[in-house]
Amino acid sequence: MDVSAAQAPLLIGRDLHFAYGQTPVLEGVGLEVRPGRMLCVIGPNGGGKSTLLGLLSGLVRPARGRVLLDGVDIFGLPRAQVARRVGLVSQAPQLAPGLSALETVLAGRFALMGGRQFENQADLAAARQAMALTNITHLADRPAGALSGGERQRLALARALVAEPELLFLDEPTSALDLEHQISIMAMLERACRQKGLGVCLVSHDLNLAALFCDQLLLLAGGKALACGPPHAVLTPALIQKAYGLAVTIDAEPSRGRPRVTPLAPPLPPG
Ligand SMILES: Nc1ncnc2c1ncn2[C@@H]1O[C@H](COP(=O)(O)OP(=O)(O)OP(=O)(O)O)[C@@H](O)[C@H]1O
Repeated sequence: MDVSAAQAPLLIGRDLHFAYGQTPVLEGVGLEVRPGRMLCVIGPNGGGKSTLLGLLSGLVRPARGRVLLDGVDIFGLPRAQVARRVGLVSQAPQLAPGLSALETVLAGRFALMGGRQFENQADLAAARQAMALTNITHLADRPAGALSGGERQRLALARALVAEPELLFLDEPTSALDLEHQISIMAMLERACRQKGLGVCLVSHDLNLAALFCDQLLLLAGGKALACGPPHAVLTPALIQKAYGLAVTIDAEPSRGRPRVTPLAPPLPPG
């Protein structure tokens, strides 16, 4: 099943404002996440990306503006219902160090277990599938506390996937991953979008990875959306200069023809 881009948005963030104390962090940001599509929020450090994910996932209430899940204000919905439909993998996911990787993933099934105390065969099969998708099957019996950074990142993703969310927020999901896993995890998310209609909204500093896999990019800087649209419309030298104060060249990468950003380094120092 290919899920059409014409489908109604699953989530709408409208005119979102937020401040920590007196310091504004988001000023009038809007976006839409559609089923079957991937949106990536990019932008410089401190631009408000993680804060935005907090608002969109219903964890933090905006000072102004609204977050609508299927047209309904997310802050008016029962928390359990939001948790059932919306997954969030934060930058530093909390993992109980003593639980094995398999137990950690199974814990992600909790909301689907409907009061059952113990997992059944379907839960176990779902956990094993999520572990296969994130390439952590071989780590099933290892304690979460004994995993590497990249292994923990994939474990947190497996725990989110096993809950079968409709919408998944991911804060820098590939930051600890090696090159092969960056591609395989993004490709896996892309397949989940296209085949199951999952809506994905992620944050990334990897502009090229975002361009390669995401349908839409939102460029956030200083709490404001500088641009939102398909990769070729957002990744322009002028917009990148404006957001990052950095000169870049942009060409087409060879596999999909998506924009590829190359930062221009200053001249070599003498000596
Ligand atoms: N709990 C907090 N209290 C006060 N200020 C905060 C808090 N969390 C974040 N900030 C500030 O809000 C601004 C936006 O932070 P946020 O983490 O949303 O940015 P970001 O774009 O995700 O950054 P990065 O790319 O560095 O992860 C930053 O200036 C940050 O210092």
